[in-house]
Amino acid sequence: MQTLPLPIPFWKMNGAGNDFIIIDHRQPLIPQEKMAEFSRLLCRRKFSVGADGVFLVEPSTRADFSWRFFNSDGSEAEMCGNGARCVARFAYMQGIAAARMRFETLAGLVEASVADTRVTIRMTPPHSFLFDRQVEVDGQRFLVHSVDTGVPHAVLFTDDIDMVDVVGLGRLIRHHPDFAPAGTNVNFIGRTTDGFRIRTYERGVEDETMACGTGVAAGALIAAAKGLVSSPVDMVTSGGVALTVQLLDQDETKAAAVLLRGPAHIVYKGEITAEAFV
Ligand SMILES: N[C@H](CCC[C@H](N)C(=O)O)C(=O)O
Repeated sequence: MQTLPLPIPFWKMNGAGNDFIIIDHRQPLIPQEKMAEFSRLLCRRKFSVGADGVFLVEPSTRADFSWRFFNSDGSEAEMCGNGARCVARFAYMQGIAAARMRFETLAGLVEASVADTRVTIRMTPPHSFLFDRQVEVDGQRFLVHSVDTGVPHAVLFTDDIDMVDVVGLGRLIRHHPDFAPAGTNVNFIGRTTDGFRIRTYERGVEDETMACGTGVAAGALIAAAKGLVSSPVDMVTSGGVALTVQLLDQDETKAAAVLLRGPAHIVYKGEITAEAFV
């Protein structure tokens, strides 16, 4: 990484505790072939900045901007709901886009509307719904639903959201042959006295994250299709922050449009030096 034009300015942001490094990459700084390793090294907690992922904001000919998004393990993902809120606020505050904007992701066009620290995004159309699949892991069978909300998500309902082994069971389902070769994020939803809680094992972070925006959207879509909720749906994520999902033009199983609303916080602004890669 020594040949990079260092230092590189960045913002550290989080959406409901899902944290990201965001870089204005409209002027190319990082060669494509180095982006994955660049991101993986920067996401190491303790040795470097530490984050669940890295966003490189780039130009677009058909929207306000586009992005490249890399998980903390360096894998590139199509979409990120919490990250989309953070990047939208970054773009607005940097003068890259107006408060209402559109940007390109590998999953398609995303619309966003920034209102101070709260951002609403219109997700890419959900697809590939699958209900009531029996998935066997470790000799046990689990009832799994799935949907793609920009990235693939498995959704399971649990009677004890506090006790479920999110990392152990999540990792097994994430790597299950049924979801190969892309793998999947794994969401566990529990009903509580005052609503729903969701915990997510995230592909590419390979751990439970404090929140997963596309996961909350997936959970809301599956729960609504099963008649368990009606729009708008609030789901409390692992970090204790509620995200709101609005399902527009919902018919009995699917929603034509999905809005995700929640916080996008700027934690600090910094500069990446050569020692961030040691
Ligand atoms: N790690 C996910 C992408 C980020 C999803 C999550 N951070 C969100 O807010 O949607 C994957 O590789 O499918």
